[in-house]
Amino acid sequence: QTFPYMTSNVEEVSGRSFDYIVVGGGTAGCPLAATLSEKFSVLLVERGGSPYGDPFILELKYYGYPFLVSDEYTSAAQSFVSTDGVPNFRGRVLGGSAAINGGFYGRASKDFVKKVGWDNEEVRDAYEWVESRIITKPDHLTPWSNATAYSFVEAGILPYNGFSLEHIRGTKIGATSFDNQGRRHLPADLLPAGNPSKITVLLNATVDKVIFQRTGTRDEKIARGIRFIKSDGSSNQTYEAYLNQPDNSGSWGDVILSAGALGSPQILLLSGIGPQEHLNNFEIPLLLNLKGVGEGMQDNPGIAIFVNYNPQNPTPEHSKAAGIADDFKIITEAGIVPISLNGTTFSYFIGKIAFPESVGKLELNSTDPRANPSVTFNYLSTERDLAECVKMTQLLELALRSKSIASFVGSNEYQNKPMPTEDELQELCKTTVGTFYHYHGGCTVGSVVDKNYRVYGVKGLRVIDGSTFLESPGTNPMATVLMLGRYQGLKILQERKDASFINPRT
Ligand SMILES: Cc1cc2nc3c(=O)[nH]c(=O)nc-3n(C[C@H](O)[C@H](O)[C@H](O)COP(=O)(O)OP(=O)(O)OC[C@H]3O[C@@H](n4cnc5c(N)ncnc54)[C@H](O)[C@@H]3O)c2cc1C
Repeated sequence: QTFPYMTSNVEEVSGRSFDYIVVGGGTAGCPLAATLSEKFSVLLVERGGSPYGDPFILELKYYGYPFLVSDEYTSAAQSFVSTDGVPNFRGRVLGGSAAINGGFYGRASKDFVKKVGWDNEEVRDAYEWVESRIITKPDHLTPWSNATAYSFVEAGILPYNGFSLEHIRGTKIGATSFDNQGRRHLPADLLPAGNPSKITVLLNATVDKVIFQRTGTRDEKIARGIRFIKSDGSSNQTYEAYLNQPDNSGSWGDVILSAGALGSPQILLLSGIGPQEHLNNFEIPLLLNLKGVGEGMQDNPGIAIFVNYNPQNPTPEHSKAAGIADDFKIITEAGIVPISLNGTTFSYFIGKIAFPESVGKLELNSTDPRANPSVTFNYLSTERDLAECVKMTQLLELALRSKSIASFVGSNEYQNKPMPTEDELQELCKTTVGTFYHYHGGCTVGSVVDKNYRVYGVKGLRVIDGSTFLESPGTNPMATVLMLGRYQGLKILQERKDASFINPRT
């Protein structure tokens, strides 16, 4: 399979035009660019570098290592701390957050698909397109995955469903982006599935704004291209790339933001699209007063419970088992991660509240597109979220006291410990709440983009990624973000085809 042309030389792309420009070579951006390339030329701009050749990204045995070497400006895992004080990460590499994540893959429920208004069969086809290329069914369970799966069953998360791609009640084994040889498959591995000769991948370039043309008596604002800088911050020089003139149907392509839940709202704000007052504070000229930009930011609160240091098999392990409990409102998983580069690891349980009420917002910290924006999630700020957290922590504490974990740890240490009281669990929730890394929102459907993912009030600009979600789909969102890139890519191709049928200008 041929891979598209990749370059980090901004001069090579500067001044050129493409049918579509996708900003962000991440989980949604890669399948989207691949799909659009079936018919059109595509520029895919990624602020990070190439993942290929990097063992920390590609090899399961180094799972978790990118977090040990993270910083704000250069590493593949970019660290950020929300104003709540919770440390977090986002991907900054071709492949996006799916290049550094836990690899757990599970589809969204039929209810989710219905609620969002997508077509069931097309969704299934798009999932399958992704799965047949980069997703694996685990062919064995390690002692740790076995122990955790059965500990969830012992905690009452029933039935035991074995392997499943679906989001179903009970305990299941999920699919994964790591293959059975321990190699991670990336969203970027999907790029050859389109027409690679029509894709140009520009790496190490950070987009700082969308370029607009204002036309006509109605002052239409139409996206015509992007402006970008070198990601290494070595100069202030800016470069531009543009959308091609209309095809023979008279329709233009789009600039599509797939820069993730932090990146996409940040680029809109830097482009002058967002709440007017906030933009005034940074002296950003207003293009459109769109209040929803940066609103609806959510992170699923995560509580982690330590199991043991240097477990039996101390190599890092992503979660293979998931418990889907309390009428889908609680998800439990488990893993083994390194705590230092010398190979010390620890095992843990982690739970997520699937539908938190608490909601926050994203604002700019500065006009530097390389800097993290300011994000607030307001974890556990409602009584219901706190009550859910207590229930979830109770489940994790039960799993910790299971026979399966006793035999994995080799002692009854936890089984002999009394269960914490509700007050103690509440305190634990308040003092240790962290992230499950499934943050989303900032450009949600209905407030920033319409159901075709077009940004309200302007033309030629869409957002397609996790920033558009009102809730985190399935057990874990990666599957649905990948699917969304394919699904919406096909929709755009179809729209273009319909337009040329209605208005042929040959
Ligand atoms: C540590 C961690 C573990 C996780 N574990 C799992 C898991 O096991 N299973 C699961 O389903 N989900 C998991 N997730 C969540 C999942 O990975 C994300 O929800 C999903 O990858 C988000 O996809 P996205 O396309 O919205 O954004 P991303 O994949 O983050 O893509 C955004 C891309 O845009 C680029 N970008 C941003 N700004 C700019 C700019 N200005 N110019 C150019 N490029 C830009 C970024 O570098 C990035 O490559 C995890 C997430 C993290 C962080």
